[in-house]
This record gives sequence, C-alpha cells and structure tokens, in this order.
Amino acid sequence: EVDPAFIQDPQHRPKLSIIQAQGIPIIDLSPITNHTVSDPSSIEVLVKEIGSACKEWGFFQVINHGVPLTLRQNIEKASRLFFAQSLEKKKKVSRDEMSPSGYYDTEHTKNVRDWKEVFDFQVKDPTLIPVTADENDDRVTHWTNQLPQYPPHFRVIIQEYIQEMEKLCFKLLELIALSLGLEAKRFEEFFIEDQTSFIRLNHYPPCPYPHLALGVGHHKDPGALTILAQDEVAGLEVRREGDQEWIRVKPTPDAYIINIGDAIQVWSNDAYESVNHRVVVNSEKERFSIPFFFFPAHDTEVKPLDELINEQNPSKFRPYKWGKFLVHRLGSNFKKQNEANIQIYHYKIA
Ligand SMILES: O=C(O)CCC(=O)C(=O)O
Ligand SMILES: [Fe+2]
Repeated sequence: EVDPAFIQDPQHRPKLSIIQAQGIPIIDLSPITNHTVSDPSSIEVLVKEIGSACKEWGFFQVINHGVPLTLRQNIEKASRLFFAQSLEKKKKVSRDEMSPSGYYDTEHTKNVRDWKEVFDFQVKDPTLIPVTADENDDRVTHWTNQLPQYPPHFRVIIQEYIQEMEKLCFKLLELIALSLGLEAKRFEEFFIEDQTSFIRLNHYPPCPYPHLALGVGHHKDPGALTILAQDEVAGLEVRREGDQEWIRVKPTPDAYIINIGDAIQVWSNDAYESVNHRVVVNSEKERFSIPFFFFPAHDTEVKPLDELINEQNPSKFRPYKWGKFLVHRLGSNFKKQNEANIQIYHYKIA
C-alpha cells in the first residue's frame, strides 16, 4: 500500500530515465591547498572557474580539497552503523520542535514527505536562535545536540569532520568573495563569532515506488554554502539553467559537491543564484549522503552587499534576519501545512 504522504504531485515526479549530460564542473582546489603550487596566477584562474560555476550552475564539485579521506570514511561508517540500528534505538535521540537536532524520519519538503531518515548535529553547542519567527519578539533560546550511545566515539568523529568542513567553507567563501570583486574575507563577519551551521546524516532506504516519491523534494538550500559528501549510489539531481532539465550528479570518489544557498544569492544581489535540486530514490539500493550546511549567526541581517549595488543595479531584496527566516522555515519541516513555506522571493523587491 502506497502511503499518500510520500506521493509527489504529477509535475514533480521523477522520470527514471537519466539524462547523460555534461555535468556540473569539477574544480581542482590545489592552488589553495597545495602550498608548493600557490602562485598568484593559478589562484586567479581558480577564482574565475568558481565564478563561472556559480553563475552557470550554482553547483560544482571540488577535488584536492584538503579534507583528509580518513575523516570522511570515519563519519560515513558511523552513519551506516547508526542508521542500521532498530527504530526504537534511533528514536531515543529523536528531535522535536523544541530541540530540532537529532534523529527524524518524517521530514517534509514543500509539504510532501521525504523518503529518508536523518540525524542532525549542530556545529555550535549550544546554538543561539530566536524563540519565534515574529520580528517583534527579541527572545533568544538555544538548541543543543543529542548524542546517540552507538556507535562509539560518535562525538569525536563528527567534530573532527565538522572542523574540516568549516575550514573548507571559509576557503570557498574567500574564493567566492574574490569572484564577486569583494575583499577575500568579506563574508567572514557573518560566521566568525557565532553561526547556526549543522551537519546532517541522510539515509535513503530502497523505495518500492521511486517514480512517485522523492528522497528530498525539489528545494533550494537557504544558507550560504552546502558541502555534500554523497556515496557511490547516485540520486542527487540539479536543475539546469536554461532548459530546466534535471541533471543527475555522477558520484566522483572523494570529491565534495558544493552549492551556493539563498544567502549568497541575496548578498550577491542575484549575481549568483541558489539552484533547485532534489534526490531521486531507487528500489534496489539504499543511499547515504552527508551535507554540511554553512549558516550564518542568527542575528545576521541578510541583504545585498553595499559594494554590489548602485544606481544602475539597485538592491533586489529587502533585508531579513537570518535567525527569523530559519525559525520560520523550521516550522514547516515538522508538519504538512496548508501554506507554502517561506522563501527568499518573499523578500524580493518587485
Ligand atoms: O542527499 C543529497 O544528495 C542531497 C540532500 C539535500 O539536498 C539536502 O539535504 O538539502
Ligand atoms: Fe539541499
């Protein structure tokens, strides 16, 4: 029996034939990670590559990124061990509306249930966050992490990996800033003292009706950057500019998939766009992925940067407080709602 909560509207159901196309660009980060190569001209070339990838796709993969492979293998193994436990064990660290980090298997994207189970872990423990999405409510609360008993050393494994993700995010933000003609460290202030970033372990079990359901429904990531580790089972699809086709991202061993989120779109005043993506499931193989969501501090005011607006190119967005946006968004993850959830186009200046 097909559970109707998972069924996508007909226009969102995936075609199971895969489009073989020139995929998202693969970018070699050795000019910034290998100190014997770092001459200024190779960095300039790299900045140009990043700029074009952000403009044309909003997505790219990186190799020679400097993240030790063992740390990735450790977290991938821990993720498999965690999800292989009984539902009862996993539910001991269930997240809820009050403490949204932990285990969850009923997330909704665009009000349809996703065919997946997740475990979320905040980078900052505690993470400061507004109590409500109401702009007039100044109260701040905090989220704390839940730690499963199993597998052993879970905290250390996650924390070692998170440190590397943060380092890579700061490097990528520098390259993105340079590609927009900004000072390299222009974005740092939004993250350096505080942030709301988190890491997610995703498990997509085999699905008996992959033509009707999705692992994650189409969406754009709301923050600054996402660094995704996907395993060898493909499923991530990116909406291509122009013809709007869904393009499958072919797994590249030890590469990371990077995509820019809504906050960069707003900061860049639409120079770069946050791109729609989704996850297709299949009836035979389970799939694991690990996104790291790089999110600014809750009190960050997100608005087009002064350097990027002028009379010819006025600001395209009204400012919004990141934490309020996030809390508003979160409400819609927990239940099917009648209204569509908040998106950055709601802040667009017509
Ligand atoms: O699992 C994936 O490949 C991507 C997941 C994703 O887009 C998300 O969790 O935001
Ligand atoms: Fe995503």
